[in-house]
Amino acid sequence: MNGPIGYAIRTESFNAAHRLHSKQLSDEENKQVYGKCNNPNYHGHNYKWTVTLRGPVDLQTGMIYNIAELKHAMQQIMIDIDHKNLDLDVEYFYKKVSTTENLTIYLWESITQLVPRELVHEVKVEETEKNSFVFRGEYSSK
Ligand SMILES: Nc1nc2c(c(=O)[nH]1)N=C([C@H](O)[C@H](O)COP(=O)(O)OP(=O)(O)OP(=O)(O)O)CN2
Ligand SMILES: [Zn+2]
Repeated sequence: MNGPIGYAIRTESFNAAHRLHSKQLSDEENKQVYGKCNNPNYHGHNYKWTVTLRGPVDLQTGMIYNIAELKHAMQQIMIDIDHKNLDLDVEYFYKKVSTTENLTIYLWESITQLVPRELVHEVKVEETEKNSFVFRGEYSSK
């Protein structure tokens, strides 16, 4: 039977330090590419992240997914990153540059392990008031 498809959206906040620095580039190239964000002594952000679930609104419960469970999942993920240095404390970033693009993918990979994958529509991270990044689980074939 056809039924309504809805979106459930939850936002959480955390803060973390990082430095944009690629091990595949020389120090000079890193300075050129990342500018002030390559500062060896790191810098910090108050990040906001939003998970959007998309799915059928269950006829019995009236919910797509209990947002309290989404909240718990997001809080569990934040234990590893809140008040942390992403580059030093989070193993995922030992090999990946801690751009917000990569952070968004990290959060996507984390949330899809805790919430049914088929419901996760989008992860958005706001690094500053002006800069935000979105990942929807899409991969190019190249
Ligand atoms: N594609 C990306 N570009 C940049 C990223 C990133 O994650 N992905 N990150 C940075 C820096 O880490 C930093 O977060 C940017 O800070 P800043 O330029 O200060 O941020 P704003 O534009 O919001 O601040 P202004 O007020 O305009 O100075 C850089 N690039
Ligand atoms: Zn930054």
